[in-house]
Amino acid sequence: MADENLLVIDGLRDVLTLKNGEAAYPVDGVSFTVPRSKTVGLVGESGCGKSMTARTVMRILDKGISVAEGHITFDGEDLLALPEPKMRDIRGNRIAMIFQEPMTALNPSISVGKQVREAILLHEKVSRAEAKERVIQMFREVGIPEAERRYKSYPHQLSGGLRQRICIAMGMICNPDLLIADEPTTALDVTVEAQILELMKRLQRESGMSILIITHNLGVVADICDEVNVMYAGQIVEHATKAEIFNRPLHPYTIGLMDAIPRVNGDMEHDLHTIPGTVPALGNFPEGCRFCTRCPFADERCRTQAPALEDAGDGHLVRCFKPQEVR
Ligand SMILES: Nc1ncnc2c1ncn2[C@@H]1O[C@H](COP(=O)(O)OP(=O)(O)OP(=O)(O)O)[C@@H](O)[C@H]1O
Repeated sequence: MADENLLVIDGLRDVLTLKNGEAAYPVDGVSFTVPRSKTVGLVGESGCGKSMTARTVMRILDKGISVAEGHITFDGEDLLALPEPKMRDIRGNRIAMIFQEPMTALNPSISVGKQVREAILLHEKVSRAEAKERVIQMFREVGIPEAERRYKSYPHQLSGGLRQRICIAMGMICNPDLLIADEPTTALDVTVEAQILELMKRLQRESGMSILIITHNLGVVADICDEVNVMYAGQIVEHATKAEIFNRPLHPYTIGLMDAIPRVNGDMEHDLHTIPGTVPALGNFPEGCRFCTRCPFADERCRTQAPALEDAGDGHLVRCFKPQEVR
């Protein structure tokens, strides 16, 4: 029987060299799984290592960054050991990635239809006419009005919402097993965001794909995720099902992120709490718990010893000496 997990990330550690010559680990011992046909969230503020984790799965790390330790298994295959030509087959074909700002993912000088058509021609032996037909069909499926006319449009002629739909069409055109969506709705207004999330859910229902969604927005998590991993300063600090995370958040960082959700019926200005301080810079992580400098509950032990990620019951994992029970 096939493994229930499509993607398994195990003890992943990425290394780069800082200007002062010291090694730093923006992704530092990260483990989590993405089950088949499920949506998993990777959540945290900017700079926690979420994007780098995703780029490691795609094997598109910037020059100077490499994998120091760990394994990534995709559908039973050791991704990090695959020769680059095999990885190229998987990228875009079995694993697709969509990005926060679609403008940077699209080529400004080629019509959007042709760009998506190229994604088919790269992986499949079909005629151009047939590929074009499929692109137009996919444009319709992702809700692009006047799909035939839009085929000839250039990225700058489209709204942000339409551009993101083009990117989703490009991601979906080869029917991937795993879609990695890195802040796919951050640049969009809330109405368009809701439409895009609805679209991803529908495509998942129809195709059975798994989704790994990266976001700093717990509203997005509430909408779309089955499971959640909260990341802070290169490490997973909490993991649970969506229901568990929202009903029983344990890590003070997760609780802080929840307090930062604006209340729909409240006064935005007053209800928008934020966690004091910022994510520590690479190479500047505090000793002990990495969150201790911002944590209202930190004591001497938190400042000197590093907590491990431990099971608080039923697979709800938390990296904290003083997990909180908030009601
Ligand atoms: N090419 C690079 N060279 C050096 N440091 C980098 C590079 N790319 C990212 N970093 C650093 O690695 C850390 C993790 O970055 P990453 O982009 O993965 O965070 P993130 O949580 O995904 O944030 P964002 O949502 O802004 O993308 C940050 O401290 C960042 O400054």
